[in-house]
Amino acid sequence: MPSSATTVTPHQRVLELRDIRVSFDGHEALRGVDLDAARGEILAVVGANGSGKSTLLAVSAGLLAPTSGTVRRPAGTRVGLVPQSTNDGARLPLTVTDLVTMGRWRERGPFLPLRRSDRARVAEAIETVGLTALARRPLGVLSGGQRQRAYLAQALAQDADLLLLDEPMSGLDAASREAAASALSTVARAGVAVIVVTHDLAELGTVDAVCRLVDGHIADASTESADRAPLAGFSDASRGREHGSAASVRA
Ligand SMILES: Nc1ncnc2c1ncn2[C@@H]1O[C@H](COP(=O)(O)OP(=O)(O)OP(=O)(O)O)[C@@H](O)[C@H]1O
Repeated sequence: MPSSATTVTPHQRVLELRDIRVSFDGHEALRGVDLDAARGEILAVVGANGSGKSTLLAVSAGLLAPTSGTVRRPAGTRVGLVPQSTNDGARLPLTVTDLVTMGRWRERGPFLPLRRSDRARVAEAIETVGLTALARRPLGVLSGGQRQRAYLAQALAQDADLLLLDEPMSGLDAASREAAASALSTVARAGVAVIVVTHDLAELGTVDAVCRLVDGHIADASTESADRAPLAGFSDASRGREHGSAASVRA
C-alpha cells in the first residue's frame, strides 16, 4: 500500500464499473455509477438507507446484472462477498470451521478432501477474526457478532482478489470491530481489493478512499490523507474532491 501521496505503486485494477444503472420496477437504484477498485486498497462505501450500497455490491460481485453500463473484472478474478445479514446462518447445521472451510471450495472443490494447506488457511482465517476458541461450535449457538465474524473468516479463507463486505462490523463489539478492521487492513496489504459498505467510517480505522452514494449516484469521493491517518472525525466526505469515480483516486 502506498505510504505517501507521491508513491507510485502499480495497483492492478480488479473491478471497473462504468455508467452503471440498475432499475427495479422503474425505480433507479443506481444511476450512472463509475467506480474502480484496485489491489491493496480499501474503499468505503457510505450513504443513507436505500441509497444503493447493497445494489452496488451485488453488481460488483456479479450477482446482479446492471440494467445498463459495463462491469469489468480481469479474467479469473476471485470475488468474496459477505452479505449484510448473516442471521440466516444460525439455522445452518454447520460449525464455524465448516462454514469457513466452505470458503476453500472454490479453490479445492466441495468433494475433494482438504489439503493440509487448506486446513491451515481455514485455521488462520478463524484465528484472524478471533474465533479459534469457538471453531467447533455450531453457528446456531453463536452470538450475532460471533456469527458475523465467522462469515468474515469464510471470506478471508477464499483468498479473494476482490473482497466485498456489506456492513461487516454491524453487531460487533468494540474489540471485535477493531479485530475485524485490522483483518481488513491485513488482507488489503496482502494485495486484496476491499470494498466495504459501512454506516460508520470511524469503525474501519483507515481506508484509502470513501465513496458516498446519494439516491443511487456517487455524490462525492474522497481520499484518505496521504499518511493514512485514522478516519476519526472524517465523517464529512465533502472534504474530498467532487467527481464520479472513487477508488481511482489513489491515497
Ligand atoms: N430486489 C429489489 N427489488 C426492488 N427494489 C429493490 C431491490 N433491491 C433494492 N431495491 C431498492 O433499491 C434501492 C437501493 O437499495 P439498496 O439495498 O441497494 O440500498 P442500501 O443503500 O444498501 O440500503 P441500506 O443502508 O438500508 O442497506 C432501495 O430503494 C430499495 O428499495
